[in-house]
Amino acid sequence: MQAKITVTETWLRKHRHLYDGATRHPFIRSIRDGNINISAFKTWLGQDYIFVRAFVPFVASVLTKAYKGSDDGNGDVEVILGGVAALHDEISWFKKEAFKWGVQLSSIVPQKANQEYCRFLESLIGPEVEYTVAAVAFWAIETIYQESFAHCLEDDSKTPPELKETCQRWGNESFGEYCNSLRNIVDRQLEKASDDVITKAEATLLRVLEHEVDFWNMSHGRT
Ligand SMILES: Cc1ncc(CO)c(N)n1
Repeated sequence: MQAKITVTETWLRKHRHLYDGATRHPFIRSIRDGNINISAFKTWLGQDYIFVRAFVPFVASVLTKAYKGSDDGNGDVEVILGGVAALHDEISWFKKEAFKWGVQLSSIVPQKANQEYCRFLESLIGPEVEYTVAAVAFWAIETIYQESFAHCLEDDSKTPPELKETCQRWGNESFGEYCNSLRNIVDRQLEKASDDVITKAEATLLRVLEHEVDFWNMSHGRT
């Protein structure tokens, strides 16, 4: 039997070019090829720490919406709670990593692309934003990092050993399974969503992809 094509599958096919632009960005390629500029990596590290701090209240809002809005028994809350727990660990990791690279987190000023991305996250927190729309953003944000960093760990990659741990953080298999769970949540929601919500959710996915590309550009020193 042919499996049914999901909404996310349709979107990823339709927006493949933009999606690949986010997951195969020159910044990621430079890690994978082993010619990353370490100052670009440090820029990314400091800016991403700020992003992750802003990501926490957004994820908490998705958790709240899952509790209020999804059918019981699908386990959405548990999956998202796992994401919150991972973020707690991630923040400690950023602090440790920043110390290792001599990056002073307290003095980092968010750059324009980061500010805009954080503002976008804030715009998705309010109760007027549907669970489905917010969940699509959440799934996309996590999955882009998963795919990007997993790419740096493939057998033929030349990722510098000192960056392997960073790539492992998002590129590991269990983070991949978590992203798949998010995708299932999203597809289940989209299956029963109105056309209006589906349209909004697709537009939100495109905005996430654009923000991710801008974020990599910023880290790469191309803004
Ligand atoms: C910019 C950005 N996108 C996605 C993630 C994944 O959590 C992250 N840490 N930073």
